[in-house]
Amino acid sequence: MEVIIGSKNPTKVQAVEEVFVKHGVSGLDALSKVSAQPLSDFETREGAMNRAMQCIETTSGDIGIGLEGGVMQVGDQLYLCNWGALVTREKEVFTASGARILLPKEFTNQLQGGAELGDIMDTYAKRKDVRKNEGAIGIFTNDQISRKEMFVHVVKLLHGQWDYKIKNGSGI
Ligand SMILES: O=P(O)(O)OP(=O)(O)OP(=O)(O)OC[C@H]1O[C@@H](n2cnc3c(O)ncnc32)[C@H](O)[C@@H]1O
Ligand SMILES: [Mg+2]
Repeated sequence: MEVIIGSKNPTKVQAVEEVFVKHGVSGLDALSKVSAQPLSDFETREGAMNRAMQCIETTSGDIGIGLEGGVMQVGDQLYLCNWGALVTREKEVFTASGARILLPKEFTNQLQGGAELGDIMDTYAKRKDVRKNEGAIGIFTNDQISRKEMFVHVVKLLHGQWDYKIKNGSGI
């Protein structure tokens, strides 16, 4: 079985490889068709679903996976959010979201003005390519949870729902 992940970001590709151990995994530069920096749960989930759908529609893979990072508001506070989608060849769609963490208040204006969290994080942490390494979640948890680990959890939620459906013929 071939699994296509709609990104070449190593944190996303490695997370899928770690969960779909018995399958072939390849990365595809899929379009999210939402803004580079999604600003709500709705938009972030949409990006994940679009990427997963494109993986199925443009390759011969058996499973398409989309993982998308974004931010969302709770009251006047901004949280990092991440969504995943798994689409089968029969176009069944499974979705799940990942752990959230509060972002500094000072990020709000920049994000709402169109800046990408990845760039903001590089300046903030004085590091390069935070998005491809520990991620914002790694920085703000003092390296307790990396971006890859957070995505592993999301991919397990997707894999588990798909597995349940196969074994039981019903599910979500
Ligand atoms: O190549 P792709 O798959 O697009 O990988 P990406 O790092 O750009 O990741 P997303 O498009 O899913 O994320 C949307 C934006 O949010 C940023 N982002 C999301 N989570 C992040 C994190 O944990 N650390 C740093 N940046 C993050 C990311 O860099 C983008 O600017
Ligand atoms: Mg991106």
